[in-house]
Amino acid sequence: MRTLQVDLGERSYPIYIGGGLLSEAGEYFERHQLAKKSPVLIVTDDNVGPLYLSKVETSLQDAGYHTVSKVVKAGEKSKSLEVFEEIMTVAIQSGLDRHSVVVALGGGVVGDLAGFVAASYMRGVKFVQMPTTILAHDSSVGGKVAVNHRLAKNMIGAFHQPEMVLYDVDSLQTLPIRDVRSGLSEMIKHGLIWDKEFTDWCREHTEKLLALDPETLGYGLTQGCRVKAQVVSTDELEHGLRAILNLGHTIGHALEATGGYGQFLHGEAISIGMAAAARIAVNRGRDRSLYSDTKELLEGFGLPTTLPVEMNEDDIIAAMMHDKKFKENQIIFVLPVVIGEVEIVSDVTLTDVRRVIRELKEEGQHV
Ligand SMILES: NC(=O)c1ccc[n+]([C@@H]2O[C@H](COP(=O)([O-])OP(=O)(O)OC[C@H]3O[C@@H](n4cnc5c(N)ncnc54)[C@H](O)[C@@H]3O)[C@@H](O)[C@H]2O)c1
Ligand SMILES: O=C(O)C(=O)C[C@@H](O)[C@H](O)[C@H](O)COP(=O)(O)O
Ligand SMILES: [Zn+2]
Repeated sequence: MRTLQVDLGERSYPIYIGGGLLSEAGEYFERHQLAKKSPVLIVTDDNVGPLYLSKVETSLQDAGYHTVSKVVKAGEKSKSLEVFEEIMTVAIQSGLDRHSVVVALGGGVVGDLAGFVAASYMRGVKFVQMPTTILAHDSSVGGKVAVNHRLAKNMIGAFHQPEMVLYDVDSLQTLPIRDVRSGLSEMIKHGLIWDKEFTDWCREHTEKLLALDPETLGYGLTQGCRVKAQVVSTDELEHGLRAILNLGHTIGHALEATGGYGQFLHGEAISIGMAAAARIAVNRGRDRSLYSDTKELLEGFGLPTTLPVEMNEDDIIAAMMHDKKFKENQIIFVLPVVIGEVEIVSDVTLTDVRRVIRELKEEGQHV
């Protein structure tokens, strides 16, 4: 078992990473002195629920906790105000009080959704993250919680840090391969923004990571969480440095919204966005290898790096202009400088973006 710490003064919390942790949920709740008299609400989805909900319920109940659960439909479309309201209804009807804990058992969708419930219910109750996807090594750390609006991703949300992250890596063995690849996209991002050595390690361990080799995966997730924890501990509310975690997200989020939150998985959209960012950097004068190396790395993991030709350029631009990263008529972009280092710029023009959209569509036709 590995433990990392997110250092945020009185809001600091540990990330526990290891096997079998879901069955020990009750002990971890006791260790963190979470209240026993108030109901615990476990939010999960209809893929994760049948696999892992009873494990968590049994462990918490054995430790003397009273649990209620809400199972939402799996997928990004559940990150909506409608589903948020449904969970609120369960919380109120089940008598959750100010000492209650909301548990997110699942991937980033459940984490962001349940986290936003925890941030808002009675103006904020305690929250525990139990991530079950590779991608959630990113989403479960850092306290960004949100639901989507039809027009833009993560538009309605808050910063609400969990009490702890209980990451049972055994649960990852049941992930579908498309979600494995999607999650590894954010792991690669953590290398690309912060650590060339880790990026090289990811490239060298491509096969083992895709095969979910427990040792390799455990190390990769720990390194990814370490980068995330360091960045968040330096800049919790994204006044500066934290924006580097948005590499690939300026275009990526626009692709998710344009695709109706169903065409691309988050990690797939971010993969295309990271390839686009590298291409823009090269178009602005950086070494050509920055783009070719990034593209090769992502494609090695079976991730997309080109755009479907039928995607409408104007729709992508319109979605980008609704994003949080568009302000005062400027688009905020995270661009690579070299592998392992990025810069935050605000002088990428719409012409630059239109050019890269056309280039990535063109590349797609050559595959
Ligand atoms: N808050 C943040 O800092 C942050 C960071 C990155 C991503 N995100 C958000 O995370 C979301 C994507 O997260 P995700 O990729 O985990 O998506 P997800 O939660 O939809 O999970 C992916 C799929 O895997 C299934 N699943 C989950 N765990 C499983 C398991 N152990 N076995 C079998 N199936 C399992 C789910 O039911 C779902 O179908 C996006 O909404 C994104 O915006 C948030
Ligand atoms: O934690 C962060 O900060 C991130 O940017 C991590 C991203 O991977 C994640 O997708 C996040 O939800 C994006 O946040 P947003 O503020 O751009 O919506
Ligand atoms: Zn992301």
